[in-house]
Amino acid sequence: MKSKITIVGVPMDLGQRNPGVNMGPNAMRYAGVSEYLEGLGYKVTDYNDIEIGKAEYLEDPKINLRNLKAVADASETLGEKVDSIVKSGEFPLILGGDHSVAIGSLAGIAKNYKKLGVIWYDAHGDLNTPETSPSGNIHGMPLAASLGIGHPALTNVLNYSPKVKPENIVIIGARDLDAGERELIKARGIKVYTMHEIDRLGMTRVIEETIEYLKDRTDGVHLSLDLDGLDPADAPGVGTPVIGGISYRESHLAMEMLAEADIITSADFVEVNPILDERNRTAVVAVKLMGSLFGEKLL
Ligand SMILES: NC(=[NH2+])NCCC[C@H](N)C(=O)O
Ligand SMILES: [Mn+2]
Ligand SMILES: [Mn+2]
Repeated sequence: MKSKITIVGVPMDLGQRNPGVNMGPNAMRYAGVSEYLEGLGYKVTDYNDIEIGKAEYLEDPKINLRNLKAVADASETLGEKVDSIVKSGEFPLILGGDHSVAIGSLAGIAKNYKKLGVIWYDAHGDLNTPETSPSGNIHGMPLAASLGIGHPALTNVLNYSPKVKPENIVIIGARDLDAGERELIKARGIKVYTMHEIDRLGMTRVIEETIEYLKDRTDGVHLSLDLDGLDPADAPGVGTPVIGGISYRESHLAMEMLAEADIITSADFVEVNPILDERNRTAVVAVKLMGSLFGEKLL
C-alpha cells in the first residue's frame, strides 16, 4: 500500500433523492478519518471538497436522468483531481456523496491503469442505464457508465471510454438487482457474489476467490464501497437500505484480507447519510473499515 493518502470529499446528493448524503464526507471527517489513518502511520492530506453544482439546470424530460449536467460536471472535476493524485504517487481515498461519485473516481483512476480491476461492495449492481432505470437516479448507474454503457455525458468523462472491462469487475453483497441489471450481468459475464454465495461460501472464501480472480488479470484494483452493502442493522445511515446484508464483522474480515493481499490501489466510501443515521454510527463504521483496509491489526 502507498504511504501517502489523499482524501477528496465529494458532497454529491444529485444522483438520488434523499437529502443529507451531501454531508457524508464531513460525517466521516467528524468520525476522525484523517487522525485514524495517521495513527496507522500514513501521511494523510485532506484536499477538502469538490464543488458540486446546483440541481437548477433545465432538464430534458425525455431522458431518464435526474440532474445529468451537474453530475457530469462534478464527475469531470473529480476525475481530474483523482488523476493528479494517482500521478503524484498517492492513494486516492474518495468520500461520498451518493454513488454517482464513482463515475468521476473511476475516470481519474482508470487513466493510469490499463487493466483496472473493480470491487463493487454494494447491495445493488448500479448497472442501470436511462433505458432500464426504474428511478432515473444516476447513483444506480455508475458501474454501467464506467463500462461505457449509458448517456455519453456519463460514459465519456475525461474523454475516454470504457474505464473498466466487465471481466475485471467483482460485485460483492448484491441482493437488490433490477431486471435490466440482471440481463447486463449475464450478457457481459460480470462476476457477482450475491448474499446467497456469501452465506453459502462464507466471506473468507468469497474474498480469497476475488483476490485470486483479480490478481493476475489486473494492474490495480479500485474498491468502491457503498455502505448499503452492509446490513442496515450495522449501517443504518444510507438512502437505499436493503435488509439481509453483509455484517460489520464480515466486512472487517473482507477489508483485512484485502489489506493482507495488498491489491487495493484506490477506494471510495459512499452513500453515508448522517440525516438518516443514528449518532453518526454509519460514518464511524466506514472509518473503522478504512482502518482495516489500511492494515490495522489488533496484535
Ligand atoms: N448506489 C445506490 N445506492 N444505488 C441504488 C440504486 C437503486 C435502484 N437500482 C435504482 O437504480 O434506482
Ligand atoms: Mn447500494
Ligand atoms: Mn451503490
